Amino acid sequence: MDSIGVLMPVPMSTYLEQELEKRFNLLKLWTVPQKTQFLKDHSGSIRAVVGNAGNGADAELIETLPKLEIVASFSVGIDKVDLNKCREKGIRVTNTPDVLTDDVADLAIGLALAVLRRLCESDRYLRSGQWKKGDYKLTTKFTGKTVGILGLGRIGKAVAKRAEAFSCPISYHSRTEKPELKYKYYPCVVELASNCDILVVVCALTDETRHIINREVIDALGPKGVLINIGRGPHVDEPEMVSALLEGRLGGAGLDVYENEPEVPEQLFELENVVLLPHVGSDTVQTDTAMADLVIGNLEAHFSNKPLLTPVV
Ligand SMILES: O=CC(=O)O
Repeated sequence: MDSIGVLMPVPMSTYLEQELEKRFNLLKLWTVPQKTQFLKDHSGSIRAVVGNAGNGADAELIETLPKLEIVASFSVGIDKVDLNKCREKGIRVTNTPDVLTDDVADLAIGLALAVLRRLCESDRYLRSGQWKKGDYKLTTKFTGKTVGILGLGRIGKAVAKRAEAFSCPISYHSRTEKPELKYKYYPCVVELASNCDILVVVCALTDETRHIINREVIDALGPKGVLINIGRGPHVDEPEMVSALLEGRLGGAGLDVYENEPEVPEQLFELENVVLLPHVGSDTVQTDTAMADLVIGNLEAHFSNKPLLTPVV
């Protein structure tokens, strides 16, 4: 398979790069200065694109690559892949579900704890020597808080399971009710937000879920409510969230994703009730390896005419 051109637009995993290089002709787009010319020069040999959560395969890239057969995303979310264009051209698409579920769900709980118990802020308090002048102030209990989950897929269910261990009543909103689950279903997001202390956003980003967290939902969550976003930045109307936090209309936020990554609204930097992570939901050594193995497994299956391991299209 070493003559098959595999295009990687941005760096994402050293292990994945090494393993791809052992099997394919890996073309690292970020290393070349003349990207458009490079793509033209290699358009006859590129049969696969390996993208990620930030850089997938848009219509323009797909049109540039006439021999493209598969987009294997190093991510579970495939909102940066033009799925319609792929369907139209018969291009297969795969992602990396399941292997990252635990890490992302762990991080949701970590963010909720970090916001309510002010873990980052109290760490800064100690490091700056302020403990010597007095104890850190009281924070807010997490155990028993009502957790509302927006999107009860694989990761949403894993968040629910973890929150249950903290005796948190669970409620959710998703496109359809899941009667087999004992959690309370709200057919409307505003109702879910009105009835929970912590709202975790974990659904897929689609045209329907873009800005699903708008001013009405934020106000329903209210000055004691905490928003946790481990889904995608564009789920949230970011300027509305920033104003609500600055004006005290929202109690706090734990964010791993942003509307224009890596740009993050700087007004949030000064807020002690906000914890900001640089989109690291699945970034552990173990999950990086598992995701890379899945990308490679999908590419090998495709180029050996075997069934894909985790097909999306
Ligand atoms: O954001 C990360 C992913 O979609 O895997």
